[in-house]
Amino acid sequence: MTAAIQAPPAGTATSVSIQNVTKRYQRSGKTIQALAETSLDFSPGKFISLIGPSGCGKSTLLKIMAGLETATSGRVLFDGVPVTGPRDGTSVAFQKPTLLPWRNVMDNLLLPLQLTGAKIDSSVHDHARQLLTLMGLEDFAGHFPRELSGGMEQRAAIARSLISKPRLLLMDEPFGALDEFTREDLNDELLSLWANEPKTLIFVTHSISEAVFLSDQIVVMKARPGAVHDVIDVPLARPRYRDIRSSPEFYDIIRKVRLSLEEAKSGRVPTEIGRRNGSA
Ligand SMILES: Nc1ncnc2c1ncn2[C@@H]1O[C@H](COP(=O)(O)OP(=O)(O)OP(=O)(O)O)[C@@H](O)[C@H]1O
Repeated sequence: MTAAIQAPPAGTATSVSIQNVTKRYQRSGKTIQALAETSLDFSPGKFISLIGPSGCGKSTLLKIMAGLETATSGRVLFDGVPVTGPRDGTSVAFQKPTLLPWRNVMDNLLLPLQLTGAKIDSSVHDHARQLLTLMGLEDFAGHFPRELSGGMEQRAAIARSLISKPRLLLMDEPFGALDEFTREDLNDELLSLWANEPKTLIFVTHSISEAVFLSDQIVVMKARPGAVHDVIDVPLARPRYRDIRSSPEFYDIIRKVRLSLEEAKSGRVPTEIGRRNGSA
């Protein structure tokens, strides 16, 4: 699969406002400042990547947005409403696919709806089949997780995260464990899925090229304590096709992000190249 589709209509996607959020963990009598005061605004329908060194608080920020962790101070608003726990309309996908081994692919897909007691009618089955087709899994609905490759399992898990038609999708290194080729395939497929239904997507990655290929904006974070170092725009046109990865514009942005990450590591302030703008 090579084609990526236009950005989705922003109409029904979620806006995200992170306001002065901090997070401290206590472990063995010690305090770990995972996040210093962090403020970010993401417009509905954007594709945002979070990138930064290990321990800079990317997962922590994602979990706070997902309502799976509480902030020590500050707050997160979705469409102006404070997040106080997991919310309808928000889905999360992690690095490990976590499919249930005793359920086939279709039944794994339907699980989130079954857990909420939603009615599973023929339109839901149609949607599930459409997601499987978009992920190249149309022939595997009846297969069990043990019969799938790692990439196929991750595709199924991503399809599952979309079954409830989320308006906000939070993804924590979903392709981190996959080989480069599978990862590029899944990057294309993820862009197609993102474009298919309006949604805001916040994506944690360690890969600069993945972040540049996918995103409208890249949040560069720094560690000890975790904080936003810079927000970099990715003004590459959409739809994005694979050959964009070898264009001079692509390399320019890769360079910007790399420089910004080096600055973040060394504690320098963002330069003109890594321009700060603080909002998406
Ligand atoms: N439940 C927890 N209890 C105590 N400390 C934690 C907990 N979760 C995270 N931390 C600490 O908070 C800091 C930020 O961790 P977090 O996992 O958010 O970083 P990250 O940027 O996602 O890292 P990585 O890129 O390695 O996944 C780290 O120092 C980590 O050890």
